[in-house]
Parts: sequence; C-alpha cells; structure tokens
Amino acid sequence: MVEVLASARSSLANHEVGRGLQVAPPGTLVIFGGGGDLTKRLLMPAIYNLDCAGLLNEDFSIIVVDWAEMTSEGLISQFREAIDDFVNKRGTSATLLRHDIWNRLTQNISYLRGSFEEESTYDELNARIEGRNAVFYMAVAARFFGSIVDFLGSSGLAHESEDVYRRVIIEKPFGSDLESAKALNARMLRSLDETQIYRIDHYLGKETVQNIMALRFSNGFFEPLWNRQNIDHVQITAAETVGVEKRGRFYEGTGAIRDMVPNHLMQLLSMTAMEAPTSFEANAVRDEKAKVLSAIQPVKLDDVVRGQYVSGSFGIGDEAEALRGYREEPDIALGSQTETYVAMKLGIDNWRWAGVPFYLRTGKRLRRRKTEIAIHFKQAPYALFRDTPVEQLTPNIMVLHIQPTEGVTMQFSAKVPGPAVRLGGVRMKFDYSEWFSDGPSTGYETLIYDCLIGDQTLFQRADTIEGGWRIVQPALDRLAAEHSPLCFYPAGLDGPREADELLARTKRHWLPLS
Ligand SMILES: NC(=O)C1=CN([C@@H]2O[C@H](COP(=O)(O)OP(=O)(O)OC[C@H]3O[C@@H](n4cnc5c(N)ncnc54)[C@H](OP(=O)(O)O)[C@@H]3O)[C@@H](O)[C@H]2O)C=CC1
Ligand SMILES: O=C1O[C@H](COP(=O)(O)O)[C@@H](O)[C@H](O)[C@H]1O
Repeated sequence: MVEVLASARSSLANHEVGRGLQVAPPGTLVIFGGGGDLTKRLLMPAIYNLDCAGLLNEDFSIIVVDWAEMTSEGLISQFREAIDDFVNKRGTSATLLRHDIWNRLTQNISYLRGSFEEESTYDELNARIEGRNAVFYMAVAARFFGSIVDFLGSSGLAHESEDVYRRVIIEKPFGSDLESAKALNARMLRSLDETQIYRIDHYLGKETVQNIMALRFSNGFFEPLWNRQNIDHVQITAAETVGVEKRGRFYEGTGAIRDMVPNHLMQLLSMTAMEAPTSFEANAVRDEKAKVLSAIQPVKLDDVVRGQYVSGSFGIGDEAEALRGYREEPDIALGSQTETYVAMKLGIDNWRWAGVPFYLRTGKRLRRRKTEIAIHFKQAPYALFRDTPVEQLTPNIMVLHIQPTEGVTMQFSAKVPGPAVRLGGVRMKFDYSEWFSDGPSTGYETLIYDCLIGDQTLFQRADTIEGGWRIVQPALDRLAAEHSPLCFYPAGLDGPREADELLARTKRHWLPLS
C-alpha cells in the first residue's frame, strides 16, 4: 500500500478557538482517599502540571483525607517520589522537576487523618475550609461514594452560597447496572444539585477524544458525509495488551462489559454519532449525547460475544513471552465465568443512523494496545472500473486513532502510476505529535481544571450514565441468570473467533489489530 504522508505544516496556523484559559478561582481540593494509588500516580502529577501552566490560583490548597497513620510531611514525601517517577517516565530527568513550583504547591498540602464514615472527619473539614470554595474528590472505592455524599450533605459541607462553590468529583465505577446507577444518582441528588456533581470518565480527558467533536464540527467536509447515506458501518475498538494485573479482586466481580462499555465506549460512540450541539455550553453538548444514547436500542443477546483469555504467548521465536490465562491470575476463581473481552453490535434508531451497525469491541491481553474509531464508508459506484473486481477496490475508511497513536488516517483508492489504469490503496495520515508539540499530560489536567472553573462539559450527567447502563442491561441480566455463553481466546492474539463471526454474518470484518 502506498503511504501518502500529509504532514507538511506549511503556512497553516494553529488557531486557538473556544474558551481562553483563565486562572482558576481560589479554593481547596479535598481528596478523600488521597493516600491511595490514583492520587499518587495521576492526580498529583496533573495538579503539578496545572501549576506549571500557571492555571492554579496562588490561594489553592489541598487537604488529603485518609485513615493511614501519617503526617503531612510523610505524605508530601510520598507524593515527591511519585512525581519524580512521573517526570522520569516522560523521558526527562528528575532534576527537571520545577522545584519552585513543587515547593510552593506542597506548602499548601495538609493531611487530615480520619475515617470517611465518621462525623468527626467532616467536622474537622468544616473547620478547615469554612468560607472557601471547595472541590471534594472521591478517590475511593465505589462502596464509599454514597456515604461520603450523605456526610457532605448532613455536615453542611455541600452547601453553596452566592460567593462559595462546593463541587464533588466522583470516579468510576458509577453503579454496577442500571438499577444501582439510578439509586446512586438519586442518593447523590438528595445532598447535591446536578450542577455540583462532576462524574469522571477519564476517556473524556484524552485530547484525541475531545478532538472527535473538533474534527466533526469545525470542518466543512466531514459532516455532510456523516450519515446513513454514506457510511456502511462503524467499528469502535479499545484493545489492551495488559491482563488484569493486580486488580483481580475488583475485576472478577466486574468484567469487561461493566468495566468499559457503558462508560468509555459509550462516550466514544456518542461523540461519534451525536448531532451538532448548538454551542459548547456543557448542557448543550450533554443534551446531544443523551439524545443519541436514548436512540440506541438495548443490545440484543445474539449480538453480544463474551470472551476470556486462556494461556498463550506474545511475540515469536526465542523472544516469545508466555502469558498465563485469566483463571491463573491472582485472586481469580478457578472456574471463573468473568469476561475479559466483549464485542457487540448496536443500532441507533434515528434519521441519521438507521440501519448503520455500530460494532464495539474491547478486551484485555490482546495482540496490540489500540483504541480507535473506524468509519467505514460505502463503496463508490464502480461502473467506471468495471474491470476491477469490487473486492480489489480499497475500502474507504477513516480511522480516528485515540491511543497509543494519536491522529487520523484516511484510506482510499488512487491510480497506480503507469500506462495502465490500475487502482491501489493509499493512506493519508495526520499525526498529532508531528503537528502539535506534546504537552505533558495524564489526561486528568483538563478534568480537574474544568471542575475548578465550573465547566461540566467533559463530565457525565445522570441521564448519560443511566443511558449507558440501559443499553448493556440485557447482557447483564443474562449474566445474572447464568446463561451467558463464554468463548475462549489465547492471550496475545486477536480475541475470540466468535467476534469475527459477528461481523462475518453480514460479510464485514474487523480492522486487524496488528
Ligand atoms: N488507581 C487507578 O489507576 C485508578 C483508580 N480509579 C478509581 O479511583 C478510586 C480510587 O482508586 P485507588 O486510588 O486505586 O484506591 P486505593 O485503595 O489505592 O485508595 C483509597 C485510599 O482510601 C483509604 N481508605 C479506605 N477506606 C477508608 C476509610 N473508611 N476511611 C479513610 N480512608 C480509607 C485506603 O486505605 P487502605 O489502603 O488502608 O484501605 C487508601 O489509602 C476508585 O474508585 C478507582 O476505581 C479510576 C481510574 C484509575
Ligand atoms: O477504566 C478503565 O480503563 C482502563 C483503560 O484505560 P486506558 O486509558 O488505558 O484506555 C482499563 O485498563 C481498566 O480496566 C478500566 O477500569
């Protein structure tokens, strides 16, 4: 295949559109569970990056609430180790840490030792943040979400006034099915207003996910083609090479459907399929996402394939690495029926998408790490090329690469040079890192900053959370009834054969993972 690289930056300027960045208002970030893994690995580096970018107020402080026996100094030195690690992983040296910024930031970090489930913890918090803006970040296991919010309500910490905001950031998993998600939403809304709730889906912090909207709605030539007249089907893939690692206990009761589909994959799907919002105001965008989710029919059981990895290997020859099966991983039951892979077909019942299948797949221990959205266009009327068998025409596919490659490629046919009229497949590529210099990012910078300035656009609203669960609920009901077939696939390859058959029924096939 001829590779056409469209990377010349030439005279195109990078136009900054949308909101300008402003320093966040003064306030305190209270991190419940801030002694844990998420805070060290992702939140602190993100906060440090925001400070380096000059986006945090001079009067910004952090209170970490956890029950570990620890001092503020001990906590800060743990954060320091983690940030050194983070800076090093970016391929630079730890000495490049900006000490002036780090020292100033950490001067304003304090530790509050206490249990999430005791009133005294909230009394102490009230004393420390009285009269200040505050964001309460729940970096805690899901079982604590409800009770922390209840305490925030009963202690008055959730109470806003004209001058003071109080917001809550909540991590996933948001419920484990439609009913529990509804119950959690209802419980939170007893103590908080929807405008105070920031439900994180870390996919929305990814630049390339945000770029889906920019690409579709700021260019004249995609949108006219973005519909059932021109698109044959859409494939959304989130493939991982890692297994369950040390998260066996969590994953056993969760599985690939709950872990990835109602949240991350539904975000990708809704951004791909939504109508243009009337503005980038948070509710205008979220209204459109909610509308498209509500047009998706709950998945049909015949259109779901669940898989689990068995032992296999990665690589070839002497280099090959043996990979154990899911049931041999720590904390996994011997006869576990938990799926580590799922593929499904969904349809959207609206004027734009009726009849266009959306195929979703996600799995662990696959051949390659790759998250992408592939738009497969309908074949051109090929009368002019009647001597070219249709199979030889290159399918027109536009791929939005989310990770690890970030960019867009377009695949189409072109004339192969020479006297005869022959067609060859070519590819045009836009690579994010070639065009834009890479800002250091964990993905959490945008999300934390947006919460500090009160922009909910990139956070999930109660109805979109419930919309995601509603779509996968038939598959969860079947799991609960224990009639759900499970297919097996060797670790390090492409997933179960049955997932290929899901597309083969209509003579389609997945884009290869390799
Ligand atoms: N880690 C990650 O990469 C990611 C995590 N998340 C989500 O973020 C949340 C937090 O994850 P993570 O940081 O890994 O979790 P951790 O278990 O590492 O952190 C939670 C912290 O809270 C402490 N804690 C537990 N119970 C209490 C209590 N009753 N009172 C006070 N402190 C308590 C824990 O202490 P102890 O250890 O002693 O129990 C621990 O220090 C989860 O919802 C997770 O799903 C989301 C994306 C990525
Ligand atoms: O939320 C989760 O996401 C990760 C995948 O995130 P990515 O940013 O690496 O694509 C997944 O590994 C994990 O199981 C899930 O809980």
